[in-house]
Amino acid sequence: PTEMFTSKLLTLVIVVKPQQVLLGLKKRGFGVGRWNGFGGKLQPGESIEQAAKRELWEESSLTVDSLEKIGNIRFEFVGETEILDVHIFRTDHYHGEPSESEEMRPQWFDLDAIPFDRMWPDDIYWFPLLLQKKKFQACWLYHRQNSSDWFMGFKKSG
Ligand SMILES: Nc1nc(SCCc2ccccc2)c2[nH]cnc2n1
Repeated sequence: PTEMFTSKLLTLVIVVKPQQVLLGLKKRGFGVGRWNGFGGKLQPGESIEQAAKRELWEESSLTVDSLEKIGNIRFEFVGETEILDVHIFRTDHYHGEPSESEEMRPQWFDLDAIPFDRMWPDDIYWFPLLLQKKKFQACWLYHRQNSSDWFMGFKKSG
């Protein structure tokens, strides 16, 4: 029954240039060792967008004027009672130069060289939609299988 489940809001910001996307190598914590956008949890009293901007700044030292809300992923791990509700934003306008933080090592990737094999495995299903500025929703059920998580689920675009 769903009342057994709690949900945790997370943010994720993907910074895009005409031919490249900015990803960070997660150096510790949740998703360590994977390339990802910048994000994390909300602090009390913060809106989702404020949290997204704060996390982007803390992890990459970039600031943005505006973020475009483009997607939502909900995922859970088999056997765990917390649903992770990731609000995904895209931005094409930012200020500053990306710099390494304790959390993340930022790097620009050409759009035809996105390191999907070193990212969350479901990203390959929705990154193309993000790059085409299409909105999407997805739900994933992850199975912790030692190092290689495997997952099932579905994505809805539009
Ligand atoms: N790209 C991506 N990210 C996440 S969690 C993102 C939220 C987060 C949490 C902590 C630090 C940074 C970012 C995913 N979960 C399932 N597929 C996924 N794909």
